[in-house]
Amino acid sequence: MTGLVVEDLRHLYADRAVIDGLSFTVEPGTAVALLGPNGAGKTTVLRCVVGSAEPAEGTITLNGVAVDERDPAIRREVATLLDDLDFFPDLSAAEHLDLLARAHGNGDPEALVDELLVDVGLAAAANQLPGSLSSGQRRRLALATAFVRPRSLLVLDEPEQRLDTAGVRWLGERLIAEKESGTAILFASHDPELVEIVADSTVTLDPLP
Ligand SMILES: Nc1ncnc2c1ncn2[C@@H]1O[C@H](COP(=O)(O)OP(=O)(O)OP(=O)(O)O)[C@@H](O)[C@H]1O
Repeated sequence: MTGLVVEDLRHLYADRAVIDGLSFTVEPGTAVALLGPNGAGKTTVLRCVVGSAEPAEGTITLNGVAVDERDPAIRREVATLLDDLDFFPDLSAAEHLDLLARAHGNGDPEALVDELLVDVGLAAAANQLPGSLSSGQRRRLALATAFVRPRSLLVLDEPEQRLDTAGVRWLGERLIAEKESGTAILFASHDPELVEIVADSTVTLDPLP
């Protein structure tokens, strides 16, 4: 089976179940939005999917292979943005993206970074250090770091955070383009408009008692 397959996921914090019996799939070229109120378990599911949290039960596979963040083959397939990023204080926006593009073996890092900076609306701020960017600009840079990686699965936690209206519109267009290039997308969101534009289906979580 291609894409992401989550089957019978159960996750506990201490001995309290926050996710129980959750199953869904994200096929290549489609997007699934995780919905639900604060504390429903969306971030927990995303952490299990990227392999940074260990489920108590269930299986998670990407293109038929069990996900494990320590597995370089899986890490090459998954681009993720779950938390705010810590940036190097003395590397500019462009230098951050350049570093990542080279680390991931991109054949033409300069062209990729130039294109991405324009795409995320940071061309004019390309040479600014992270500390001098606005919080929305830092968020755009963080999103750009996910788009500089090779990926067949994109996992994003509330990617709309701190973006202005134009930024959310850009994000929607960008995610649609990602789907068109065959990427599977799993994202948690509290923005109904973004969900409406991008998601092919939704999975709604309810907090467990
Ligand atoms: N490290 C942790 N230790 C103990 N409990 C945790 C931990 N992380 C999350 N929880 C609990 O697990 C539940 C699910 O949290 P989670 O962050 O997955 O929810 P969420 O749906 O992403 O919420 P939000 O919309 O606020 O981001 C909550 O009750 C939360 O308090």
